[in-house]
Amino acid sequence: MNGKQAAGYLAADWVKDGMTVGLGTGSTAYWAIERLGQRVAEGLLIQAIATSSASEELARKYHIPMIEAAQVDRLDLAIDGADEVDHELQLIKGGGGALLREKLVALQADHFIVVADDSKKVDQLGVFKLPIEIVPFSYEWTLRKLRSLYPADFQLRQQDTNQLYVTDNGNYIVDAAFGRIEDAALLAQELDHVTGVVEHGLFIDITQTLVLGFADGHTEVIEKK
Ligand SMILES: O=C[C@H](O)[C@H](O)[C@H](O)COP(=O)(O)O
Repeated sequence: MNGKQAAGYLAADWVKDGMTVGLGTGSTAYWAIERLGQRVAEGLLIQAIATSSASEELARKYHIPMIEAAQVDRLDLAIDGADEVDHELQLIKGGGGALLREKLVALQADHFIVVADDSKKVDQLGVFKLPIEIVPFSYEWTLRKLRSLYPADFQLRQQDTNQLYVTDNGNYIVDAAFGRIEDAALLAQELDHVTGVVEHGLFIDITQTLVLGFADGHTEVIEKK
């Protein structure tokens, strides 16, 4: 068992009968979904909402009962991966392009658990390029605005050499190389106010629990102070 699997499997233990669960996206959330699928096969009664079409497909493969967002007001729990996590459990997410639905789901959950292997733990956020989801209309203006605001390198994410990457919501992603982000909360607030930006991958004060997995299969659980 590697670190991602160990973290994903352990986080699935938080899920109890009757819960509505948010299912994250990526190679670590994958393991949580697989483990939940096993538990559903053993009789666990839950319903779930997925943060991407990929996770929805995976959950359906495991016969996890899926519902639409409109069917519930709150989620009991959401489990998702991260691209970086710092000591205060602030995150960069969106490497897989699912940040908008992931943030919507995380904010609606009573308990948000992040699963990651130990390579994701950092002293300061920003080495991983920050994904920023922008609307396709006038995207060049939004890109120019971002470049005028910050001395970082902003690159439109490509699907392949001829095609821009398009999210599940029909938007584009800009990956921003900030290097080290001195004040992630401030940057998040600023980006919230850039017209054309739909959402960004800074998850500030959302995480309650971090489940870290290590290469030898052991795990560490860190609760938000
Ligand atoms: O958009 C993708 C998500 O934010 C993922 O949770 C994140 O990229 C981490 O993915 P992984 O567990 O594959 O490293």
